[in-house]
Amino acid sequence: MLLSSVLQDLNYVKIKGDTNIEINAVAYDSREVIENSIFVAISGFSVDGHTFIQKAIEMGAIAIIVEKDLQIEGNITVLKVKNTRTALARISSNFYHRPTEKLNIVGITGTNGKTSISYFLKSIFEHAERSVGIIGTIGTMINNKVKKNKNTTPESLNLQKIFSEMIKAKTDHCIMEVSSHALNLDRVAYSHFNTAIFTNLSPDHLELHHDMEEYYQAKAKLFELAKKNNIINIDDDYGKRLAQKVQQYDTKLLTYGIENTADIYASEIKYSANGSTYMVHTPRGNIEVKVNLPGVIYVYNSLAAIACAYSNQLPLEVIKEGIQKLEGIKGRFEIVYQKNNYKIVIDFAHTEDALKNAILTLKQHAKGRIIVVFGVYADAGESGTDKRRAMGQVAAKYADFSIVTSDNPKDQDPDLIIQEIIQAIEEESGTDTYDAVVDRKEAIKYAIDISEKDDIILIAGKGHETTQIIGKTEIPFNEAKIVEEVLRNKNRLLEI
Ligand SMILES: CC(=O)N[C@H]1[C@@H](OP(=O)(O)OP(=O)(O)OC[C@H]2O[C@@H](n3ccc(=O)[nH]c3=O)[C@H](O)[C@@H]2O)O[C@H](CO)[C@@H](O)[C@@H]1O[C@H](C)C(=O)N[C@@H](C)C(=O)N[C@H](CCC(=O)O)C(=O)O
Repeated sequence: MLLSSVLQDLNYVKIKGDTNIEINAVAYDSREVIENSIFVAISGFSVDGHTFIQKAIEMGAIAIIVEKDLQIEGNITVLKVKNTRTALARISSNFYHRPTEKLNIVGITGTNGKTSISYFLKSIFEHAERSVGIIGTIGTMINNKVKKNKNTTPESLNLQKIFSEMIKAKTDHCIMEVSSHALNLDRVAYSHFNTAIFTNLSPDHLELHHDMEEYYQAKAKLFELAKKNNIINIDDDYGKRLAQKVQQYDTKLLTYGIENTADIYASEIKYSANGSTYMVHTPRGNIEVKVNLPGVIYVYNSLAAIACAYSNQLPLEVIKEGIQKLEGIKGRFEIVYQKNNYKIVIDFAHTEDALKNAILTLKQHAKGRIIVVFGVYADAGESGTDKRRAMGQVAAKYADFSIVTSDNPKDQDPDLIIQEIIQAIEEESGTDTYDAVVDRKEAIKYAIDISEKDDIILIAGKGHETTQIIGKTEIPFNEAKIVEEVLRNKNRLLEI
């Protein structure tokens, strides 16, 4: 492809050299540069990509994009731009022939619920015989095959490549989780979203956004990118605020909720341990819906999917059947063992709000204690003290017993994380409502050891994840398999 075509619509400050040259690849990592590449130098969080320019040239880069004033020798085309991450998004989209214009892309943002909405939507669209791809915490799913990604919302270059692979695989709809990091770092810039969905906002990732206001402003950016529909939960305070803002846009606004008057809303909700039924009201009529995941959260998440399918003109009957067809989601309220009232449940709940909801949902139908096994993950650059306290308080307030353990401690001290959680539990409910077991596998084992008839064990935080990150090492960690292994050695449970 000609460099001039790759640079189409790119705003640059300065240019040196020829643009009439053939380009084979784009890279933002010098280690991935091949012959005749463009190398985009990114001023990163830990290192400065501009320091790898020489390396990139040695590897075969013939064009360099920078955001700093640098002297680059040789027959190299150099463009200076204001922001190389934004430029990377423009260049990547051009390089892959603007794939998002050929896909129906739904972007989902908010603290909780993004993954389950993706699955509800996939089920509905597939029931309507559409071909669906997913990008999110599970990785990328094309034709039902999953590949892991480094980030929930990949860097623009990786993202545009995925979009182009979806087109090759004849995918019509791409449902993607859009993280606030991605929005702030322009990973989704120049992507053409037809629909944007907002779920809710509660404290998370405050290491990058500093406070809730910044976090909200990051999420709100997605709604400037949507071309057709904006779908917003107006039972959430930030959602209410966003809906007011979005009303002024040219796109169609569709609100959903249970408590407030919304365009799409649920009534007559009947909760059970295995799921809920409710009446969904839409401007095109009402229909009864059955959701095979328990608790109010999945009523909200299914409503978001219904609103999106509705705005994509799907008939209510198809929507109803699509929702009902989804039997479960890996790592979301996943019952990995059940005998009478005794249950072991794995859930991705890793924020204070999600943990509270998960415990309360289980409590509604519990006959015994709720034992929660959880930790707090270390986010990039986060000290995380507030989050640890909040998670400890929630567990102390709502669970009957907590086993505090490690999540993904990464480079942080697992003992210190646990100490901070424990301190909050002690302040809230005293010293006899928890135990601490640093090793997560041992913690799960311990929970099963101390559990009794009618108890429910909630293993929270990692959900579908299959690894645990300790230090720089990512070790295989499959909670469903661990539970199975522990149970195999415990005949006692057969009596429960
Ligand atoms: C803190 C953060 O957001 N970091 C992201 C950032 O990395 P960075 O800026 O720190 O990169 P860096 O290591 O400083 O390197 C700077 C540049 O030099 C380049 N480099 C580096 C070394 C070398 O030898 N040669 C070279 O060219 C790097 O490729 C990069 O372009 O840019 C990278 C490329 O886009 C991201 O992969 C990386 O995400 C890291 C892995 C991360 O953990 N991000 C988290 C915080 C994140 O984004 N999370 C969200 C939300 C998660 C959720 O809620 O589910 C997500 O969407 O995943």
